[in-house]
Order: sequence, then C-alpha cells, then structure tokens
Amino acid sequence: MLSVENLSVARGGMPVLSGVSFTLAAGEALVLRGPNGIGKTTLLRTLAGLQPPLSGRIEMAEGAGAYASHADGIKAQLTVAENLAFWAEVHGGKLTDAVFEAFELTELRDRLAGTLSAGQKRRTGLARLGVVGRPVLFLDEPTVSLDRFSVRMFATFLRDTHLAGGGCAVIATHIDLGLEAPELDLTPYAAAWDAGGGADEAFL
Ligand SMILES: Nc1ncnc2c1ncn2[C@@H]1O[C@H](COP(=O)(O)OP(=O)(O)OP(=O)(O)O)[C@@H](O)[C@H]1O
Repeated sequence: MLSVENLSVARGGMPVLSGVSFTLAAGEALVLRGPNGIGKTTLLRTLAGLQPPLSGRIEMAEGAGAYASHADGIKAQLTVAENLAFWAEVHGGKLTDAVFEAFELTELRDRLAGTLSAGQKRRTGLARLGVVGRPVLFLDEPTVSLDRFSVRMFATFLRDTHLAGGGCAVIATHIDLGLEAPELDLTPYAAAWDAGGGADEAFL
C-alpha cells in the first residue's frame, strides 16, 4: 500500500534524513520516533507529496494519501457539521453520523467551529480523516491538545475503523497510542551533515 525506498528528505534546502526505507501493507501502521528536530514532520510532508524528496522512491496509489498536521485547518465561521460536510464534498467522501459519534462531536455538530475549545477543534480536525476516505494517513502528532479520553477515542478510530477497514498509517507521536504498531527510530537516519544532531532549534 505504501513503499518507501532509500528516501532522503530536506528542509529549508538542508538535508535532514537520508536512507529511510519501509513498507506498509493494508491494516498496518508505523510509529515514527526520534528527538525534536530529527525530521519527523519533514518526512511526513514528503511522504504526503507536499514537498519533493531529495532522492529515493515513494510508491503509493495516486491520491491515496491524506496528511494531518499540527494545524486543524478548520474554518471558524462554519459549524462543525459544515466543516465536515465541506471536506467530504471536496474529497468525494461521505459524512455519516458514525463520524460524529467516533469523534464525540454529536452534541457539537451545530456549534460554530470558532467557539470550540482547543481539544474540540482538534477532534473536529481529526474527524476530517473519517470523511475524506483516503486509505493512507500521514499523522503528525495527532493527539496534541487531546485529553486522555479523546486520545483513546482517536486510537480506537485508527485501529477499529481505519486500519481494520484496510487502511494504513504513518504516525509521528510522542505518546503511546496502544496500537501495537512497529516503531521506526529516525535517529540513525540523520543526514550526514547533521550527524549527532537532531538538535532542536536554538533559542536565538
Ligand atoms: N522552514 C524551515 N526552514 C529551515 N529549516 C527548518 C524549517 N522548518 C524546520 N526546519 C528544521 O528542519 C529540521 C527537521 O524539522 P522537523 O520539523 O521535520 O522535525 P521534527 O522531528 O518533526 O521535530 P518535532 O518533534 O520538534 O516536531 C529541524 O532541524 C528544523 O529546525
């Protein structure tokens, strides 16, 4: 479903990671690990096609991927239901009651998104993944702002709906989602110029 071979990625023109390879079949997830600044976001953005790789190969069916970044990407002036309906329409997906239930949004469906709490906005942003109908998910710290209950809810969606339904996912996360997915520590793949790096941005 997703095959990555000898991939090198860059950020701001500088190589960040090199020689990353893995494959994912239907129903499988991979958790990316590594210290701040190692290149998890850069790798996910490259896999999702938002930036070109430096070298290497990414094989995935055309239009199969969906990327969820730290940003929720929701429109404040639309209701929760209108936001989800918009995404469903744009991606040719389906908005069902099950999506509202899976993300605990049933009671909030008619609320203006701009009036939601940070965690509720996050749940709305993540519910997008339930309507776009894309089989390959690239998730960048999906549980930021979520309380423990919501983290479990999201893990349940991933495991019981997305993966059980034949999808796959690459996830950068610092917390345990309880998915029993293999982990890929990116530390050994730091590009040569930054070897031993992976250092976070300095306070300048
Ligand atoms: N716009 C940019 N221009 C130049 N360098 C950048 C830019 N954005 C990020 N970087 C650098 O690229 C490297 C990889 O960043 P990236 O965001 O991919 O790391 P990360 O593993 O996702 O980090 P974190 O765990 O902190 O989210 C870091 O050294 C970072 O400072």
